Amino acid sequence: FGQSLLHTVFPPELRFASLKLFHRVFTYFSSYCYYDITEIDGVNTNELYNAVQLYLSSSASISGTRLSLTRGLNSSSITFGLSNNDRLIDSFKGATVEWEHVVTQRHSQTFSWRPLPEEKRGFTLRVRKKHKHLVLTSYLDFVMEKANDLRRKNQDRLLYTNSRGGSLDSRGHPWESVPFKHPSTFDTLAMDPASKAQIMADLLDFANGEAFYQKTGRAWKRGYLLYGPPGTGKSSMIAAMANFLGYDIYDLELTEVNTNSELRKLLMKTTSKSIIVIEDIDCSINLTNRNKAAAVRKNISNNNNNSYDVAASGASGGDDGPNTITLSGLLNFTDGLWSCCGSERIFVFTTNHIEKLDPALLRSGRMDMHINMSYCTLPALNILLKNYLGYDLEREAVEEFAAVIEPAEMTPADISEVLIKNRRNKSKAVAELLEALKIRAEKSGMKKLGNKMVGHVEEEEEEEEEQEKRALDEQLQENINKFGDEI
Ligand SMILES: Nc1ncnc2c1ncn2[C@@H]1O[C@H](COP(=O)(O)OP(=O)(O)OP(=O)(O)O)[C@@H](O)[C@H]1O
Ligand SMILES: [Mg+2]
Repeated sequence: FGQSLLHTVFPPELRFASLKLFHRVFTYFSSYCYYDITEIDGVNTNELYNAVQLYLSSSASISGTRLSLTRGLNSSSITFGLSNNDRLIDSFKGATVEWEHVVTQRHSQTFSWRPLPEEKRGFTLRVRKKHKHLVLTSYLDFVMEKANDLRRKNQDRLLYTNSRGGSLDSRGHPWESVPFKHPSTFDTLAMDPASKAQIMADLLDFANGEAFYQKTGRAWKRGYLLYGPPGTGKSSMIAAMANFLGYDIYDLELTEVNTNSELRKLLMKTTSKSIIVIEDIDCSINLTNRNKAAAVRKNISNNNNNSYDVAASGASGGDDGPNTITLSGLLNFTDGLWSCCGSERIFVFTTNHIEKLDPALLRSGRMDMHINMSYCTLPALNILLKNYLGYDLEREAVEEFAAVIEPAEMTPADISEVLIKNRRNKSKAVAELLEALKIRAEKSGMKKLGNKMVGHVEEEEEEEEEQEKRALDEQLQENINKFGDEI
C-alpha cells in the first residue's frame, strides 16, 4: 500500500529519496534495531552464523514449533535448528531478543571463486534499542562461547595420528584423524582414589586456568609422565583424560618423524584443547644424554660444523645419519618457544621403564606431574569388581584379598581378564580371582626368596674364591720364603 501510494504521490525522480527518508523516519521512531547475520560473508563462511545456529539448537531454546533436525557425520547427537523463516524468542540478562531465520532465493549467480549455495540464508536479530549495548558487548560473545561448548559436547573427539610419515594430505595436513570413541573414564579407571582425585583436580585447574597462566606469564600447557609396568592402565588413563576434558588426542609416532623440523611442523598443525601423546618414549627413539650430545657438538663446532642434529645423532653412537630426531628436538617440542604456538595443550609421555629415561626429561618443570601406574591395590581391585561384576567385597573377603593383593603383583589388566572370563557367575569370578592372586603371591614370594638365595649362594661362592685366593697367596709367600734363601 505504501509503495503504491509512493508511486502515485511522488514523481519517479523523487521516489528513491522519499523512500530513504521514509525509512529513516521509521527507524527513528521504531524502538527496535535489527542485525543481519548472513551465512556467507563475502566469500568466507561466517562463523557467527554457524554459532547462532548451534546456539539456538540448545535444548533451552527449543520452544519453536517447527524445527529442522540434523545429525552430522561422527556426531553422537541430533542438532535442532530453526526452520526457514521461523522465529524464536530468547532472553539474556533481562533483555528479550528475537531471532528469525531468513532464507531467500539467490537471484543471479554472481561471479565467485567457489560456487555459492542457491539459497541465501541468514539470521536477523531483533533487539530493543535500549538493549543494543548489552547485545553487542556480551550477548553475541555468550552465544559464541555456548556454541563452542555445544560443539565439543556433540562431536565425538578425534584421534589424530602421523602414521603417514612426513607426507601431507590434500589440504596440507600431516595428521590423519578418526573418531575417538574410547569408553574409558575416570570412573572405570582402577587406581588409588586419592591420586585419581588429585589428577582430576589438576586437570580441571589446568582447563580453567587461562587467567592464571596469563597472569604468571607461563605457556598454557601441562605435561604428564605416566610410568609403570605393561597393563596398568597408562593408555586407559589418557583416554579418560580426553573424555574428561573433551579434548582431541594427537598420538605422535616418533619413529615416523625424521627430523626435528618435521616434529616442529607436526606441532604447529595441532589444535588447542588437545592432548599430545608419545607412548613408550623409551623405545621410540634413542634419547641420548644431552650433555653427551653437547660435548660432541662442541667437538664438531670446533671443526667448523654447526649442525646440531649431526652432533646429537653422533652422540647416540648410531649410524642414524644427519636426519634424525634428537632428545634436544623433543625437549624443544615440549618446552621451547614453538610449544606455545597454540594454547591449552597437554603433553603425555608414557614409559614402562622410567629408569631408562634421560634426566633432562625428568627434571622438575619439564613434565609437571609424574604418575606411577602401579600393580593393582585393594582400592583399585574394589573399583574393578564394582565395574565388572557390580560386586562389593564383604568384610571377611576384604581381609583375604588384602593379604595377597600386594605381594601378587598382578596388573589391573590381568585381573580384568579373570573377571571378564567369569562375569556371568559372580561368586565363581571372585573365588577364581582369589585363587589366582594366591598363586601369584606364592610365586612372586618364591621368586623373591630364590633371588635372595641366589644372592646368598653368590656371596658364599665369592667367599670361597676369596679363601682359595688367600690360601694360594699364603702358599706362594711360603714358597718364596723357603726357596728364596736357597736361591
Ligand atoms: N587401571 C586400570 N583400570 C581399568 N582397566 C585397566 C586398568 N589398567 C588396565 N586396564 C585394562 O587392561 C587393558 C590394558 O590397559 P592399558 O592399555 O591401559 O595398559 P598400558 O599401561 O597402557 O599398557 P602398555 O604399557 O602395555 O601400553 C585395558 O583394556 C583395560 O581394560
Ligand atoms: Mg599403553
